[in-house]
Amino acid sequence: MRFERVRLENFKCYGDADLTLDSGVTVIHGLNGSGKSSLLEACFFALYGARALDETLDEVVTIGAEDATVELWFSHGGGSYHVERRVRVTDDRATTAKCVLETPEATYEGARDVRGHVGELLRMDHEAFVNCAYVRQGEVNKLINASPADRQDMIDDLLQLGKLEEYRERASKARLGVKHVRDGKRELLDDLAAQIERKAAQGLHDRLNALQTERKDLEAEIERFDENRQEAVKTRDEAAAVLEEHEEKRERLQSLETEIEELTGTIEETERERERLGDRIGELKAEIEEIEAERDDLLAESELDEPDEATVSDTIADLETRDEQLRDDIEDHRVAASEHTSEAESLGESAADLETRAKEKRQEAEELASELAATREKLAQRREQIERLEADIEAKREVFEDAPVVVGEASDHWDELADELNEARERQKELETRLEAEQRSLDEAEQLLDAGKCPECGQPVEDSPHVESIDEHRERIDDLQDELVSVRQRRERLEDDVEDASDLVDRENELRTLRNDLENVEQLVQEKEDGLDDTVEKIDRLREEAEELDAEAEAKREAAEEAESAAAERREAVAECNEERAEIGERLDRLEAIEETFERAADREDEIERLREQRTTKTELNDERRDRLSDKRDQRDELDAEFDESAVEQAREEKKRAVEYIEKVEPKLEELRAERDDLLDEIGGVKQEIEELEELRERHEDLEETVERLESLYSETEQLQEMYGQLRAELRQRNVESLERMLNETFDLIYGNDSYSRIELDGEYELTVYQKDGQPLDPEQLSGGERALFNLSLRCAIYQLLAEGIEGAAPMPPLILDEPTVFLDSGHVSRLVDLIRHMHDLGVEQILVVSHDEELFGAADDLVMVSKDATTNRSTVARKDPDEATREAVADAATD
Ligand SMILES: Nc1ncnc2c1ncn2[C@@H]1O[C@H](COP(=O)(O)OP(=O)(O)OP(=O)(O)O)[C@@H](O)[C@H]1O
Ligand SMILES: [Zn+2]
Repeated sequence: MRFERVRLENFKCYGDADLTLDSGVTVIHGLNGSGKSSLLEACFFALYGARALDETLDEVVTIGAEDATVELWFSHGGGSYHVERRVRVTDDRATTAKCVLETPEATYEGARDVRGHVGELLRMDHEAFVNCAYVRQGEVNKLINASPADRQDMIDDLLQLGKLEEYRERASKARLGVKHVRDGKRELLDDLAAQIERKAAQGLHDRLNALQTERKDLEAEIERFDENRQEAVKTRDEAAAVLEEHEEKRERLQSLETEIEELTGTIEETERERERLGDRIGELKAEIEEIEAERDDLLAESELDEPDEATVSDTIADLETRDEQLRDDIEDHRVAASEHTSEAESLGESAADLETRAKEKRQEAEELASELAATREKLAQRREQIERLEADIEAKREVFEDAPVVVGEASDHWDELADELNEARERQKELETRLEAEQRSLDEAEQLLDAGKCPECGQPVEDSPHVESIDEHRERIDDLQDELVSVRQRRERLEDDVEDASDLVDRENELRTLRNDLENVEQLVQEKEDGLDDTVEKIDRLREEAEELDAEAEAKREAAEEAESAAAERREAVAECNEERAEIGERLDRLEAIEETFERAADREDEIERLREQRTTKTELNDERRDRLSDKRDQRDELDAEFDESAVEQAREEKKRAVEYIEKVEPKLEELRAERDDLLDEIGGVKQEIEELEELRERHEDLEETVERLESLYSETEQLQEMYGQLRAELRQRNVESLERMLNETFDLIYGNDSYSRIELDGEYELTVYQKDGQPLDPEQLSGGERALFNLSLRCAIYQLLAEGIEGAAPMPPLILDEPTVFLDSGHVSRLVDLIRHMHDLGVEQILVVSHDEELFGAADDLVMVSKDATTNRSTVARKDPDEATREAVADAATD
């Protein structure tokens, strides 16, 4: 078996790691805590699960992660295998989320199935695996430190010797079981023998013989009595038959007498009936004569050519057809009459309707005519109003004839004048102000001049160059006064004009109102006049329509009268028909009466016929009865002659005797038969007992055979038990010898005969080391390093033995050593290297060694470096060339 690849995800200190492994020696190297052991544990975990690690499931999951996965690919016996386990932590609880083992034959799922199958495949459970193949860190000395008994168990288990002990125990149990069954059967056998003896002592066959003889005698006696009885029965029955025959004859005679009497009576009765029938026929003939007389009377009343039945019924049929015809005619006339009547009614109604409508039209025309008159009057009034308004307007217009403006411009005219007036007023005010100022300046100038100063600059006047300014002032004042006068005049004129213009504006407004009014009235008049023609036309039309409607009504009335007279005609026709029907009815009644007389006569003829037949039948019947009567009388006479009283008397005697004998013999027979039944019961009982005895003997024989078989089985199981014991002792002895030899070879190889001569291993796996001087030494007394090497030797020897001891496919797992050098100095480390190479040479396919010691590089075919990132705390694996690593290590050592 070989691990080929391991892949980890969140397993302990690993984030993601994937490592392929080859055959040969692989050294896994790294610093303390880098994750070396964890890598091996992962492989172990993959195979056996967390239980094998002495850890709980959650401890394998990287702290802080939710799930961990381990996958291991391995080859075994030529096949490829893959196992995958996934652990999930939820709510602080870890569970196995997936556990699958794929083998070339099948896929197993679930932790239990996978563990079981791996155990079967490797032929070892996880304990055996650590005892043999996997030397865990710190467990180097496990085997030596164990007590001999524990060691014996471990090694026996590994070599499967434990199984033999198990089989021996099973054989012992089976032997005890067989013994228990055998003893039980023996007891049963003794019991049966005793029963057989008791039964045999009873002389059953002699008893049976005696009983059979007794039975035969009894049977003979029963037979004799039975024959006698049968004879008596026969005699009795014969006599009884004679008596019975006699009795029958007597009864027959009696019944013949009765029959003769009855027949005679019946014949007489039938004769009387025949007479009654004859009477009835006479009565019926008389009735027929009466009916024919009645018919002759009726025929005389009816005017028929031929008075026979066929003519009568033909005539009836004709009359009925006619009647039918009349009924249909009446119906037709009635329908027509009622149709005419309703037509007349509806015509009358529509005439009335038309008259009403004519009246309504006429009335409407009258109303419209009076309305028209009123409207004409109103129009005349309006025209007068128009004339008045036109006169008013003319009057107002005349005002404008002398006015400076035409109608429609008064308002604008007033605005212009008002503006001019304002202007004039302002100009006047301005002139007045300027005049006042000029006057004041003149006054000042005059005062200055008076004071001898220049009126302009106030300087003293020498020559008066400025005096002329006074004149200028005066001139200006004059001008201003002139202008002021003309302005005042203009203003006054304008004030008058404005007043006139205002009047004109008022007139103009009045004129506009009047014109509006005029327009309205004219429009009204126009409208009214327009309507007038329409109204006149309408009145004419209404009157015409009324006349038309009246004419139409007249026509309807005439039509109604016609319909009424048609209806009357139809009603008359109905009356005629009814009359004829009444007549026909009378005739029919008569004819039917005649017809009935034919029927009645025929009925009576029929009855006469029937009665005559009855009479004939009765005559025949009586003839036949008379024949029978004479037969019976003959029979009676014959029977009378046959009677023999003496024979009857003898039969009575014989019967009496036979009956008496039978009465006596039957109880006797009964008694004998009961006796015989008892005897048969007794015989049956004895036979039963004999059968039981036979059966007991058979059972006894069978049981004897069973007991014999059990005896031999018992001795077989005893032998088996012994054989397993011996086998185990022998095998162990052989194993111990081989183991001792291999241990010595291995130990020799790595310890090289320095101070110890050999190791002894006894049957109980007790180990003793002998020194060169022959002194024995307990292995525990060895030094730490020696002990480690000694133990590794023992492990290797066991591994070797196991490998040799198992035939066929080598299930041997890789030899795994975790830190085997802990207790070793460098000299011993090189011995360890030798041991590893030795194991490899012996054919161990794959050896995995975990070590932080670089000295082991020399033994490696492959080197795997494990390191841990200081910041992420995650481990990684990497392969490295072992030779290069060795050179580096040597170089490092040189620099130190
Ligand atoms: N569940 C876990 N999550 C994270 N880290 C873990 C977990 N379990 C263990 N570790 C860490 O894994 C590291 C590796 O331990 P391991 O025993 O594999 O180291 P080693 O290389 O064999 O060391 P040494 O040489 O001391 O034997 C340890 O530092 C440990 O703290
Ligand atoms: Zn370790």
